[in-house]
Amino acid sequence: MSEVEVRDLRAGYGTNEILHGVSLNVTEGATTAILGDSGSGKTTLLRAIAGFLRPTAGEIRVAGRTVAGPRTWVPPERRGVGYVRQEGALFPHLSVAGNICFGLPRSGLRGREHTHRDRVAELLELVELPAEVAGRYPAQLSGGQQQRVALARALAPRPSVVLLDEPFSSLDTALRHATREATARALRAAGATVVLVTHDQGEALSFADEVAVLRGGHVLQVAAPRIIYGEPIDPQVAAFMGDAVMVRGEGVGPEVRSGLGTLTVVGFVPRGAVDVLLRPEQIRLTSPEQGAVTGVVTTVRFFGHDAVVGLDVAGDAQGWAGGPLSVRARVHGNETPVLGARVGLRVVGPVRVFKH
Ligand SMILES: Nc1ncnc2c1ncn2[C@@H]1O[C@H](COP(=O)(O)OP(=O)(O)OP(=O)(O)O)[C@@H](O)[C@H]1O
Repeated sequence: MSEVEVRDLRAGYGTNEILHGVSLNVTEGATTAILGDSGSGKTTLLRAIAGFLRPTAGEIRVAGRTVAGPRTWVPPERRGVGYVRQEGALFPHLSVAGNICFGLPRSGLRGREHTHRDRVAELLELVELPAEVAGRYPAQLSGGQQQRVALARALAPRPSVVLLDEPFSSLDTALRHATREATARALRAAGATVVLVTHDQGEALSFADEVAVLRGGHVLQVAAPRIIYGEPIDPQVAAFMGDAVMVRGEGVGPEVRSGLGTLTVVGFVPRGAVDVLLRPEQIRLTSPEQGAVTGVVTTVRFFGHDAVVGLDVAGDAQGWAGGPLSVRARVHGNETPVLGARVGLRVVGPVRVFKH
Protein backbone atom coordinates (compact mmCIF):
# COMPACT_ATOMS: atom_id res chain seq x y z
CA MET A 1 0.00 0.00 0.00
CA SER A 2 1.16 3.54 -0.73
CA GLU A 3 1.76 5.59 2.39
CA VAL A 4 2.39 8.77 0.41
CA GLU A 5 0.52 9.45 -2.83
CA VAL A 6 1.11 12.60 -4.82
CA ARG A 7 -1.12 13.13 -7.87
CA ASP A 8 -0.64 15.75 -10.60
CA LEU A 9 0.72 18.21 -8.08
CA ARG A 10 1.23 21.82 -9.10
CA ALA A 11 2.85 24.19 -6.64
CA GLY A 12 5.13 27.21 -6.55
CA TYR A 13 5.66 30.67 -5.15
CA GLY A 14 3.27 33.43 -6.22
CA THR A 15 2.88 33.22 -9.98
CA ASN A 16 6.08 31.19 -10.35
CA GLU A 17 4.98 27.56 -10.74
CA ILE A 18 7.82 25.20 -9.73
CA LEU A 19 6.14 21.76 -9.79
CA HIS A 20 4.30 21.17 -13.06
CA GLY A 21 2.16 18.12 -12.37
CA VAL A 22 4.24 15.80 -10.19
CA SER A 23 3.02 12.29 -9.34
CA LEU A 24 4.77 9.97 -6.90
CA ASN A 25 3.89 6.93 -4.75
CA VAL A 26 5.90 5.82 -1.74
CA THR A 27 5.15 2.34 -0.42
CA GLU A 28 4.53 1.90 3.30
CA GLY A 29 7.81 1.39 5.17
CA ALA A 30 9.92 2.13 2.07
CA THR A 31 12.36 4.94 1.33
CA THR A 32 12.16 7.01 -1.83
CA ALA A 33 14.98 9.40 -2.69
CA ILE A 34 14.16 12.49 -4.72
CA LEU A 35 17.20 13.34 -6.76
CA GLY A 36 17.58 16.46 -8.86
CA ASP A 37 19.76 19.44 -9.67
CA SER A 38 19.67 22.56 -7.56
CA GLY A 39 16.42 24.40 -8.26
CA SER A 40 14.60 21.38 -9.71
CA GLY A 41 11.90 21.65 -7.02
CA LYS A 42 12.95 18.95 -4.51
CA THR A 43 12.44 21.04 -1.39
CA THR A 44 9.26 22.51 -2.83
CA LEU A 45 7.84 18.99 -3.20
CA LEU A 46 8.83 18.09 0.36
CA ARG A 47 7.31 21.30 1.74
CA ALA A 48 4.06 20.58 -0.08
CA ILE A 49 3.92 17.06 1.41
CA ALA A 50 4.69 18.44 4.88
CA GLY A 51 1.99 21.09 4.56
CA PHE A 52 4.23 24.18 4.58
CA LEU A 53 3.16 25.08 1.04
CA ARG A 54 -0.31 24.98 -0.48
CA PRO A 55 -0.48 23.34 -3.90
CA THR A 56 -2.42 25.12 -6.65
CA ALA A 57 -3.69 21.82 -8.10
CA GLY A 58 -3.47 18.08 -7.55
CA GLU A 59 -3.78 15.94 -4.48
CA ILE A 60 -1.60 14.60 -1.66
CA ARG A 61 -2.60 11.60 0.44
CA VAL A 62 -0.79 10.37 3.54
CA ALA A 63 -1.69 6.98 5.04
CA GLY A 64 -4.75 6.80 2.79
CA ARG A 65 -6.12 10.19 3.91
CA THR A 66 -6.25 13.24 1.65
CA VAL A 67 -4.20 16.02 3.30
CA ALA A 68 -4.22 18.44 0.36
CA GLY A 69 -6.67 18.56 -2.53
CA PRO A 70 -9.13 20.83 -4.29
CA ARG A 71 -11.43 20.90 -1.24
CA THR A 72 -9.11 19.65 1.49
CA TRP A 73 -6.36 21.17 3.59
CA VAL A 74 -4.91 19.47 6.65
CA PRO A 75 -2.39 21.62 8.60
CA PRO A 76 1.19 20.29 8.98
CA GLU A 77 0.86 19.25 12.63
CA ARG A 78 -2.13 17.00 11.85
CA ARG A 79 -0.60 15.14 8.89
CA GLY A 80 1.42 12.57 10.80
CA VAL A 81 4.53 13.72 8.95
CA GLY A 82 7.95 14.44 10.49
CA TYR A 83 10.42 16.80 8.81
CA VAL A 84 14.20 17.02 9.17
CA ARG A 85 15.88 19.83 7.32
CA GLN A 86 19.41 20.32 6.07
CA GLU A 87 21.00 21.84 9.18
CA GLY A 88 18.71 20.15 11.69
CA ALA A 89 17.41 23.57 12.77
CA LEU A 90 17.29 22.73 16.48
CA PHE A 91 16.05 25.40 18.90
CA PRO A 92 19.30 26.77 20.38
CA HIS A 93 17.72 27.87 23.67
CA LEU A 94 16.21 24.43 24.39
CA SER A 95 18.11 21.40 25.70
CA VAL A 96 18.21 18.21 23.67
CA ALA A 97 15.31 16.86 25.74
CA GLY A 98 13.42 20.13 25.23
CA ASN A 99 13.95 19.92 21.48
CA ILE A 100 12.81 16.30 21.30
CA CYS A 101 9.69 16.99 23.39
CA PHE A 102 8.80 20.10 21.41
CA GLY A 103 6.30 18.39 19.15
CA LEU A 104 4.74 16.25 21.90
CA PRO A 105 1.45 17.14 23.64
CA ARG A 106 2.07 19.48 26.57
CA SER A 107 -1.21 19.60 28.50
CA GLY A 108 -0.88 19.16 32.26
CA LEU A 109 -1.92 15.52 32.57
CA ARG A 110 -0.37 13.78 35.57
CA GLY A 111 2.55 11.56 34.71
CA ARG A 112 3.14 13.18 31.34
CA GLU A 113 6.51 14.57 32.37
CA HIS A 114 7.63 11.10 33.34
CA THR A 115 6.30 9.70 30.06
CA HIS A 116 8.19 12.35 28.13
CA ARG A 117 11.41 11.52 29.95
CA ASP A 118 10.99 7.88 28.99
CA ARG A 119 10.27 8.84 25.39
CA VAL A 120 13.39 11.03 25.22
CA ALA A 121 15.52 8.15 26.55
CA GLU A 122 13.93 5.78 24.05
CA LEU A 123 14.50 8.14 21.13
CA LEU A 124 18.11 8.88 22.08
CA GLU A 125 18.74 5.15 22.13
CA LEU A 126 17.01 4.81 18.77
CA VAL A 127 19.27 7.42 17.14
CA GLU A 128 22.29 5.90 18.95
CA LEU A 129 23.14 8.83 21.23
CA PRO A 130 24.13 8.40 24.89
CA ALA A 131 21.39 9.22 27.43
CA GLU A 132 23.48 11.98 29.02
CA VAL A 133 23.18 14.30 25.98
CA ALA A 134 19.53 14.92 27.04
CA GLY A 135 20.59 17.87 29.21
CA ARG A 136 22.99 19.43 26.71
CA TYR A 137 22.27 22.34 24.38
CA PRO A 138 22.64 22.17 20.56
CA ALA A 139 25.80 24.31 20.61
CA GLN A 140 27.46 21.62 22.76
CA LEU A 141 26.90 18.92 20.11
CA SER A 142 28.77 18.02 16.92
CA GLY A 143 27.02 18.45 13.56
CA GLY A 144 26.32 14.71 13.33
CA GLN A 145 24.88 14.62 16.87
CA GLN A 146 22.67 17.61 16.06
CA GLN A 147 21.29 15.79 13.02
CA ARG A 148 20.50 12.74 15.16
CA VAL A 149 18.66 14.93 17.69
CA ALA A 150 16.72 16.53 14.82
CA LEU A 151 15.75 13.03 13.68
CA ALA A 152 14.72 12.07 17.24
CA ARG A 153 12.59 15.23 17.41
CA ALA A 154 10.91 14.38 14.11
CA LEU A 155 10.22 10.80 15.27
CA ALA A 156 8.93 11.80 18.74
CA PRO A 157 5.21 12.07 17.81
CA ARG A 158 5.45 8.71 15.95
CA PRO A 159 4.78 10.03 12.45
CA SER A 160 4.00 7.47 9.76
CA VAL A 161 6.08 9.46 7.26
CA VAL A 162 9.46 11.16 7.72
CA LEU A 163 10.73 13.73 5.22
CA LEU A 164 14.49 14.31 5.13
CA ASP A 165 15.77 17.38 3.28
CA GLU A 166 19.47 16.89 2.52
CA PRO A 167 20.05 15.90 6.15
CA PHE A 168 23.68 14.86 5.69
CA SER A 169 24.97 17.47 3.28
CA SER A 170 26.57 19.73 5.89
CA LEU A 171 28.60 16.86 7.40
CA ASP A 172 32.11 15.87 6.40
CA THR A 173 32.62 12.54 4.63
CA ALA A 174 33.31 10.23 7.59
CA LEU A 175 30.60 11.73 9.80
CA ARG A 176 28.23 11.72 6.89
CA HIS A 177 28.60 8.01 6.40
CA ALA A 178 28.15 7.18 10.11
CA THR A 179 25.16 9.53 10.51
CA ARG A 180 23.51 8.14 7.38
CA GLU A 181 23.87 4.56 8.60
CA ALA A 182 22.52 5.43 12.08
CA THR A 183 19.62 7.32 10.49
CA ALA A 184 18.76 4.38 8.26
CA ARG A 185 18.75 2.02 11.27
CA ALA A 186 16.61 4.38 13.37
CA LEU A 187 14.08 4.88 10.58
CA ARG A 188 13.85 1.15 9.94
CA ALA A 189 13.35 0.46 13.66
CA ALA A 190 10.63 3.14 13.77
CA GLY A 191 8.95 1.55 10.72
CA ALA A 192 8.67 4.94 9.06
CA THR A 193 8.01 5.61 5.40
CA VAL A 194 10.73 7.96 4.22
CA VAL A 195 11.15 10.59 1.51
CA LEU A 196 14.75 11.75 1.24
CA VAL A 197 15.76 14.78 -0.81
CA THR A 198 19.33 14.77 -2.02
CA HIS A 199 21.48 15.88 -4.93
CA ASP A 200 24.03 13.17 -4.19
CA GLN A 201 23.60 10.22 -6.59
CA GLY A 202 25.55 7.79 -4.41
CA GLU A 203 23.42 8.68 -1.41
CA ALA A 204 20.19 8.20 -3.37
CA LEU A 205 21.33 4.85 -4.81
CA SER A 206 22.60 3.45 -1.52
CA PHE A 207 19.95 4.76 0.88
CA ALA A 208 16.69 4.32 -0.98
CA ASP A 209 14.42 1.53 -2.21
CA GLU A 210 13.34 3.75 -5.09
CA VAL A 211 14.81 6.84 -6.72
CA ALA A 212 12.72 9.57 -8.36
CA VAL A 213 14.60 11.92 -10.69
CA LEU A 214 13.16 15.42 -10.75
CA ARG A 215 14.07 17.98 -13.39
CA GLY A 216 12.49 21.38 -13.98
CA GLY A 217 9.48 20.47 -11.84
CA HIS A 218 8.79 17.17 -13.66
CA VAL A 219 9.45 13.62 -12.48
CA LEU A 220 11.47 11.96 -15.26
CA GLN A 221 11.72 8.44 -13.89
CA VAL A 222 10.95 6.53 -10.69
CA ALA A 223 12.60 3.15 -10.26
CA ALA A 224 14.69 0.93 -8.00
CA PRO A 225 18.36 2.03 -7.77
CA ARG A 226 19.67 -0.78 -10.00
CA ILE A 227 17.09 -0.02 -12.69
CA ILE A 228 17.57 3.71 -12.71
CA TYR A 229 21.35 3.26 -12.89
CA GLY A 230 21.38 0.45 -15.46
CA GLU A 231 18.23 1.28 -17.44
CA PRO A 232 17.78 5.05 -17.40
CA ILE A 233 14.96 6.23 -19.65
CA ASP A 234 17.05 8.77 -21.52
CA PRO A 235 20.66 9.89 -21.89
CA GLN A 236 20.08 12.83 -19.55
CA VAL A 237 18.91 10.62 -16.69
CA ALA A 238 21.82 8.30 -17.49
CA ALA A 239 24.38 11.09 -17.17
CA PHE A 240 22.68 12.40 -14.07
CA MET A 241 22.81 9.03 -12.28
CA GLY A 242 26.55 8.58 -12.69
CA ASP A 243 29.49 8.62 -15.05
CA ALA A 244 28.29 7.52 -18.50
CA VAL A 245 30.13 6.53 -21.68
CA MET A 246 28.22 7.19 -24.93
CA VAL A 247 29.33 5.72 -28.24
CA ARG A 248 27.67 5.44 -31.63
CA GLY A 249 26.34 2.10 -32.80
CA GLU A 250 23.99 0.27 -35.11
CA GLY A 251 21.13 -1.97 -34.02
CA VAL A 252 21.35 -5.40 -35.65
CA GLY A 253 18.75 -7.89 -34.45
CA PRO A 254 18.98 -8.27 -30.67
CA GLU A 255 22.51 -6.79 -30.51
CA VAL A 256 24.29 -3.60 -31.31
CA ARG A 257 27.50 -3.18 -33.26
CA SER A 258 29.76 -0.42 -32.04
CA GLY A 259 33.31 0.80 -31.88
CA LEU A 260 33.66 -1.31 -28.73
CA GLY A 261 32.57 -4.51 -30.48
CA THR A 262 29.21 -6.29 -30.72
CA LEU A 263 27.33 -5.69 -27.48
CA THR A 264 24.37 -7.23 -25.63
CA VAL A 265 21.52 -4.81 -25.03
CA VAL A 266 18.95 -4.27 -22.24
CA GLY A 267 15.48 -4.21 -23.81
CA PHE A 268 14.38 -3.36 -27.31
CA VAL A 269 16.99 -2.51 -29.96
CA PRO A 270 15.89 0.04 -32.57
CA ARG A 271 17.17 -0.67 -36.07
CA GLY A 272 19.75 1.62 -37.57
CA ALA A 273 21.83 4.31 -35.91
CA VAL A 274 21.72 4.30 -32.10
CA ASP A 275 23.51 5.90 -29.19
CA VAL A 276 24.97 3.26 -26.89
CA LEU A 277 25.21 3.97 -23.19
CA LEU A 278 27.42 2.07 -20.80
CA ARG A 279 29.05 2.70 -17.45
CA PRO A 280 32.86 3.04 -17.24
CA GLU A 281 33.03 0.02 -14.92
CA GLN A 282 31.56 -2.11 -17.74
CA ILE A 283 34.78 -1.69 -19.75
CA ARG A 284 37.33 -4.31 -18.69
CA LEU A 285 40.95 -3.91 -19.65
CA THR A 286 42.72 -7.04 -20.87
CA SER A 287 45.82 -7.97 -22.81
CA PRO A 288 45.57 -6.68 -26.41
CA GLU A 289 44.94 -10.23 -27.70
CA GLN A 290 41.99 -10.84 -25.39
CA GLY A 291 40.11 -7.61 -26.03
CA ALA A 292 37.22 -7.16 -28.46
CA VAL A 293 39.12 -4.03 -29.58
CA THR A 294 42.41 -2.45 -28.59
CA GLY A 295 43.27 0.99 -27.33
CA VAL A 296 46.01 3.18 -25.88
CA VAL A 297 45.93 4.60 -22.35
CA THR A 298 45.85 8.42 -22.55
CA THR A 299 45.03 9.39 -18.93
CA VAL A 300 44.98 7.74 -15.51
CA ARG A 301 43.14 9.26 -12.54
CA PHE A 302 43.87 7.29 -9.40
CA PHE A 303 41.30 7.49 -6.54
CA GLY A 304 42.65 4.80 -4.21
CA HIS A 305 39.86 2.21 -4.30
CA ASP A 306 39.54 2.64 -8.06
CA ALA A 307 40.93 4.56 -11.02
CA VAL A 308 39.46 6.10 -14.15
CA VAL A 309 41.46 5.37 -17.27
CA GLY A 310 41.07 7.38 -20.49
CA LEU A 311 41.61 5.39 -23.69
CA ASP A 312 41.81 6.09 -27.40
CA VAL A 313 40.29 3.10 -29.16
CA ALA A 314 42.19 1.93 -32.21
CA GLY A 315 41.35 0.71 -35.70
CA ASP A 316 37.79 0.01 -36.80
CA ALA A 317 36.34 2.05 -34.00
CA GLN A 318 37.09 5.26 -35.87
CA GLY A 319 34.59 4.38 -38.55
CA TRP A 320 31.85 3.95 -35.95
CA ALA A 321 32.63 7.09 -34.10
CA GLY A 322 32.90 9.20 -37.25
CA GLY A 323 36.37 10.05 -35.97
CA PRO A 324 38.61 9.07 -33.06
CA LEU A 325 36.80 7.17 -30.32
CA SER A 326 37.79 8.01 -26.74
CA VAL A 327 36.24 6.28 -23.74
CA ARG A 328 36.72 6.03 -19.96
CA ALA A 329 37.08 2.76 -18.06
CA ARG A 330 36.80 2.44 -14.28
CA VAL A 331 39.21 -0.18 -12.98
CA HIS A 332 40.24 -1.54 -9.60
CA GLY A 333 42.81 0.70 -7.85
CA ASN A 334 45.55 -1.92 -8.01
CA GLU A 335 44.95 -2.80 -11.67
CA THR A 336 45.88 0.58 -13.04
CA PRO A 337 47.72 0.47 -16.40
CA VAL A 338 50.55 2.86 -17.23
CA LEU A 339 50.19 5.85 -19.53
CA GLY A 340 50.77 4.96 -23.18
CA ALA A 341 50.17 1.21 -22.64
CA ARG A 342 48.41 -0.69 -25.42
CA VAL A 343 45.55 -2.72 -23.93
CA GLY A 344 42.51 -4.75 -24.95
CA LEU A 345 38.97 -3.57 -24.13
CA ARG A 346 35.99 -5.80 -23.50
CA VAL A 347 32.50 -4.68 -22.48
CA VAL A 348 30.81 -6.79 -19.79
CA GLY A 349 27.09 -6.84 -19.11
CA PRO A 350 24.31 -5.41 -21.22
CA VAL A 351 24.34 -1.83 -22.51
CA ARG A 352 21.44 0.56 -23.02
CA VAL A 353 20.67 2.00 -26.46
CA PHE A 354 18.72 5.06 -27.55
CA LYS A 355 17.60 5.92 -31.09
CA HIS A 356 20.10 8.37 -32.51
N1 LIG B 1 10.24 30.86 -0.66
C1 LIG B 1 10.45 30.98 -1.97
N2 LIG B 1 9.96 32.04 -2.66
C2 LIG B 1 10.16 32.14 -3.99
N3 LIG B 1 10.82 31.25 -4.76
C3 LIG B 1 11.33 30.19 -4.13
C4 LIG B 1 11.18 29.99 -2.70
N4 LIG B 1 11.78 28.83 -2.38
C5 LIG B 1 12.30 28.33 -3.53
N5 LIG B 1 12.02 29.13 -4.57
C6 LIG B 1 12.43 28.89 -5.98
O1 LIG B 1 11.85 27.67 -6.39
C7 LIG B 1 12.74 26.93 -7.22
C8 LIG B 1 12.89 25.51 -6.69
O2 LIG B 1 13.44 25.59 -5.39
P1 LIG B 1 13.65 24.29 -4.48
O3 LIG B 1 14.22 24.80 -3.19
O4 LIG B 1 12.43 23.48 -4.44
O5 LIG B 1 14.76 23.52 -5.31
P2 LIG B 1 15.70 22.33 -4.88
O6 LIG B 1 15.62 21.33 -5.98
O7 LIG B 1 15.35 21.85 -3.51
O8 LIG B 1 17.12 23.01 -4.89
P3 LIG B 1 18.40 22.87 -3.91
O9 LIG B 1 19.01 21.55 -4.23
O10 LIG B 1 19.27 24.02 -4.33
O11 LIG B 1 17.89 22.97 -2.49
C9 LIG B 1 14.04 27.72 -7.25
O12 LIG B 1 14.10 28.42 -8.47
C10 LIG B 1 13.91 28.69 -6.10
O13 LIG B 1 14.57 29.88 -6.38
